[in-house]
Formats: sequence, structure tokens, C-alpha cells
Amino acid sequence: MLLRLTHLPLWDVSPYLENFVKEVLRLRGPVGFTIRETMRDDVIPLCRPCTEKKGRVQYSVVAKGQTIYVPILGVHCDTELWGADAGEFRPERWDALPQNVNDIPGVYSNLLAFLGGPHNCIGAKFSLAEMKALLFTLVRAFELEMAVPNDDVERTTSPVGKPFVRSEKEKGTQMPLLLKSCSLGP
Ligand code: HEM
Repeated sequence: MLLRLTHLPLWDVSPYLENFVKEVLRLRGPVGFTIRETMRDDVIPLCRPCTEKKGRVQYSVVAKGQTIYVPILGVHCDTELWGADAGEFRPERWDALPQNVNDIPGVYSNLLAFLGGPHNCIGAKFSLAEMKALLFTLVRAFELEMAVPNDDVERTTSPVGKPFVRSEKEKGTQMPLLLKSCSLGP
């Protein structure tokens, strides 16, 4: 998928790169979840009913001091929001998003990758620029390949997911790649 960028002329790279980065943040964003603590008793309206012990409800009652789990990647993979292909890596989806995703209260592009609200990520714009600059430069200059089998790479489940090689767990975070130099495109 990455290599597709090398076949595009410079002036066509930008929209696809934009879509590509959004799709990476949707499916593989480094922050998989976060938590919040409620400051007071409250009732939170739900966008669709869910089943609790007492039956189907349209709202959730929360008590002061309760921990709320915010499933960032869970929201990004929800088929009711993104459609049946929510689990597929498909940058083209960003050219025609389903209406449902407009209600996701993220600070960036229908995603919770950088969260929302007063404590959203202050590094969002910096990291978007960094990702695009790195991808644009590296992918046009090198062919990249995994140096270990795909299924030997896993990511940690702490709030910030980091890759590690299952058979070399003692080495900590790593994702070995093979880089082959290739000529720059037009
Ligand atoms: C792809 C890269 C990044 C992602 C996906 C990301 C995501 C996030 C998320 C989800 C939060 C909210 C965490 C929470 O409150 O539970 C956050 C907060 C924050 N991020 Fe990032 N971040 C990224 C890069 C950066 C960078 C490069 C910087 C600094 C240069 C940065 C600085 C911060 C800071 C200071 C906060 C705390 C803001 C606050 O509590 O008011 N982040 N980030």
C-alpha cells in the first residue's frame, strides 16, 4: 500500500497522502484508548440504545468519581459508523465518508486519534506534518519491507501502542524493516 505513493506524480501525491495518514490514524493510531474520571453525577445521552442489566436504555447514568473508558480505536472500527468494511485499510474511504462519522467529537477529521475537548493533543499539527514529511521522503526514496514475518509483530496494549517482535520481546520496542534504495519519482 505504501509503495503506491511512488507511482504517483508529485502533484497527485498530496490528496492520497492525506487519506493515507488519516487511515493509519483510524486503524493504527498510537493511542488506542484513554480514561476519564467523572467530576459529578450525570446522565449521558447515547446516540443509539444499548442493553444494560435493567434492559434497553437510551442514556447512561454515571456517578461522581467513576472511571470512563474511551475506546478510541473501538470507535474507529465501529461498523455502525464506518460501514461493513470498517476493519479494512482503505485510504479511498476518505473521499466519501459515511454521514454517521460526522458526530465523532474529535478535534481532527472525524477521528478520536488526537481526542477532543479542552485536553486534546497539542502536538496534533506537528505530528501530522512530521508523518507526511517522513512518508513523502522515505517512501519515494526506498522500498520498505518487513524484516520479520508480519505475524511476529505485535503492539503493546498500554494507552500508547508500540510495536515489538514477539520472538524478541527482551529487546523491547522495535519494528525491523528492510530498506532498498529506489530512484525518486517525477
Ligand atoms: C501521532 C502522534 C500523536 C497522537 C496520536 C497523539 C494523541 C494524543 C491523545 C489521544 C491525547 C489525549 C490523551 C488524554 O487526555 O487521555 C494527547 C494529549 C497530548 N499530546 Fe499528543 N499525540 C501525538 C503526538 C504528540 C506530540 C508530537 C506532542 C508534543 C510535541 C504531543 C503532546 C501532547 C500533550 C502535551 C498532550 C496533553 C494535552 C492536555 O492534557 O491538555 N502529542 N495526544
